[in-house]
Amino acid sequence: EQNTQQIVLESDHNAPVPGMTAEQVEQLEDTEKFTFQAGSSSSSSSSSSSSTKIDTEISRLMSLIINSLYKTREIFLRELISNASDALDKIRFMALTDPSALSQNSKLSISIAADPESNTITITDTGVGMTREQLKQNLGTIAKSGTSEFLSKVENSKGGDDVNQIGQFGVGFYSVFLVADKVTVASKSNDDDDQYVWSSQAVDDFVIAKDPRGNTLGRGTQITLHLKEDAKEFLDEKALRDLVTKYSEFINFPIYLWSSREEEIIKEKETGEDGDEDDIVEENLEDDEEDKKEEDKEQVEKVTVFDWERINTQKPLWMRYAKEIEDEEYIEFYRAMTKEPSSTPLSWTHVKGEGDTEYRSIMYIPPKVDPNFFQNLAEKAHNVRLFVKRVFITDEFELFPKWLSFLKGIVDADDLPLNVSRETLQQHRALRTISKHLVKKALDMFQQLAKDDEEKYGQFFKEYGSALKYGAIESNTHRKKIAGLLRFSSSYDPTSPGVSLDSYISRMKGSQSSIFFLSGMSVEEIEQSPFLERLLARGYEVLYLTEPIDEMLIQNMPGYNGKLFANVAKGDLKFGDEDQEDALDQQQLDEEYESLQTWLKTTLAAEIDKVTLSKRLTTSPMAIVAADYGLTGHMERLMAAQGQNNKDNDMMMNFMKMQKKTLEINPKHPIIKSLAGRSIDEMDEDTKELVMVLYETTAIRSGYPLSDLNGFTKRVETIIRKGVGASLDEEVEVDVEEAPEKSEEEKKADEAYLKSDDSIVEEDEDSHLHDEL
Ligand SMILES: Nc1ncnc2c1ncn2[C@@H]1O[C@H](COP(=O)(O)OP(=O)(O)OP(=O)(O)O)[C@@H](O)[C@H]1O
Repeated sequence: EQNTQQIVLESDHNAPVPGMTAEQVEQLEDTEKFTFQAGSSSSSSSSSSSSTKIDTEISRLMSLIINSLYKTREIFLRELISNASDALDKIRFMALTDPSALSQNSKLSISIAADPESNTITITDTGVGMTREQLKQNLGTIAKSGTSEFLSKVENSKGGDDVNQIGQFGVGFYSVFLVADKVTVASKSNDDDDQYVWSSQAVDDFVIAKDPRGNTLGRGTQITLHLKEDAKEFLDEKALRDLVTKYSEFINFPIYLWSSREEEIIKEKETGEDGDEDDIVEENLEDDEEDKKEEDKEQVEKVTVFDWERINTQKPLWMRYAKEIEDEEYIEFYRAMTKEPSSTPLSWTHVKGEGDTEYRSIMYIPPKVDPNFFQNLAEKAHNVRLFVKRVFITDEFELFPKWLSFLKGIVDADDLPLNVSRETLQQHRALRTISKHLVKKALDMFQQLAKDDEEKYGQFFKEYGSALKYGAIESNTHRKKIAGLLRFSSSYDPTSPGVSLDSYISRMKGSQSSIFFLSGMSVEEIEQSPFLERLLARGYEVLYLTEPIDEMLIQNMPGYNGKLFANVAKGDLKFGDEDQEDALDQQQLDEEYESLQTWLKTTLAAEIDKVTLSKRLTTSPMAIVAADYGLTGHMERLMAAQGQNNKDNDMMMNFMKMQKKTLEINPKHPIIKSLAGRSIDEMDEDTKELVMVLYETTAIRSGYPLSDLNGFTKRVETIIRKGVGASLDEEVEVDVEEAPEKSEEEKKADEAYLKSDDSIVEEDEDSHLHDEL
């Protein structure tokens, strides 16, 4: 029985333009009917007269959405608000260079109204709107790749709520069918004289017609959702307000909700005609409510007042003081920005740049590295959104060097010109200054994370370690700082890949001048290496480098904090504590082993050019060491695996391969001692064979691929024959039965099959093409 009265807050923001009623949609004239299409090419829509079949994946997507019982159906609102906000960003950006773009309506906002009577929710924006053709394209063409990805995600989730992530796949609009069985979109673009209506019930097709109501929007888009029977809960004003609040927090345009509130009004005593609106004086009773109630109790009447209520009043998060922002708000902002509602960034930094160039920025470390990060380095990342004085400009620009392009976030700059093209902007001096500053800030953030939370830093390094190494290779300016952030496996604690170069240096032994390292495919493999024997026995720490990029890293970063890196599989190994006495001992040993060394050098001349007494070995008889400019076994395998077919690389690789290796022998090993004890005459063919096999097993252990695998197998077999007393030249008696011919029946059956149609394997040209693409 209450009076209902509409109060209009702002003259240009009137009561909601009613959404299209179901009857109005029914009565649309001159409608053209289309089926939903896959892909994004501009000519993919077709009229209903064509027999194009709807793509099965799109049918699956639609039926999944229509029949969805997901409890997160509410996300349709997030998707629509996000689309509206994008459309507003677009028109605002256009208006920077062409102010007349706003002539139809200068107010940029989103308004949402529920109407329980017609069972609809209407979302209106004053964004760019869509022409007739755009309605057909944008809402009728469903991203094929996004659809497949989304479907596999949802269908594999086994009851999970992955429909929530729909916005990541470029098919967000279709979430309207989670709650509506009929949707109409009226839209007016500056580029089309007329306002058009798109309408669909999500079964395969949609219609488009000129809006019979004329141009009611001026500019923008109005989406009317005719709610499903079981989705009426969204009409509830409080529930809707909560939802709009939830999804509008990080939207940079005002969002209004058509809301009711109770208000008390007082009728003047002398009032004669009841209900005449002119006689109703609205007053706010907050201040002197008590007195008035006392005075005139019977004169107070409650009415329900409708008006637009602004829901999001917050400043953009990045404009607020970092101190006043809760972690939860940063995380929610990340989720809204990335459209990944359930992921939590590893860390973030909120920067306010002052001085020459004023800007603000929030940068996040995403929880996981994009699996294609390294493959896609050549492509532009769309990870950073650029604003100029709160106006969204673009996310197609490069703020960071490639190795940091995994960071996601926003930059809002004050000193950039608003009205230049995106390309010119990229070159702008202020943007370069911001970029430099932010790279430093990002490195600070990593350092801080390493200091505050070792475990989280470990997680970070696991995801982004290779990117940082890439940074250390590429950036002369930041190499030192990045090097400090690197973590390696090491003999200090082989189970944890968390050794920093600083901590290595802090554990270095007296007079040790090099940082020892050894590379290999895995920690387990490296641990087996003969090169480690003496170093570890003497208590030196060795870094274990297991990533392909590590070799390149060391080549570009010869040292750290005054200590050089030393590959323990290469060249002449120095511990740093060698003195005169050692040298004398060495000389004596050299004399003792001289003739063995000469003999070995001649016998293995094809493989090595030097034989020395080892300082690396304790328990192995020998090891193969690469020359300083040669390739270690690990490196040789890596390069072979990468298939170096580039000519220049080949020359380089051949040069490096041609660097002969050094054979180091262990003078304390019984085999070597026994060999050294023999006279040259005793070195017969048998001994040569044994030494050859010893050399080959050494090559394997030193990480080199065998050049003559057949020869090696034969030599081993000979040795075994000798060992077990079998004849050296007796051959294996071969006694095998030949396979039988086909029977007559089998032949006939085959012929019959070949003649039948089943045998024709049809080539699907389209799918072929698709594969190639
Ligand atoms: N309110 C709107 N105003 C203008 N254009 C819109 C509006 N809503 C949707 N569109 C157009 O329709 C397209 C399809 O929207 P949809 O939500 O399915 O995908 P998207 O916005 O491209 O990607 P995502 O789902 O990741 O947000 C948009 O790219 C946009 O061009």
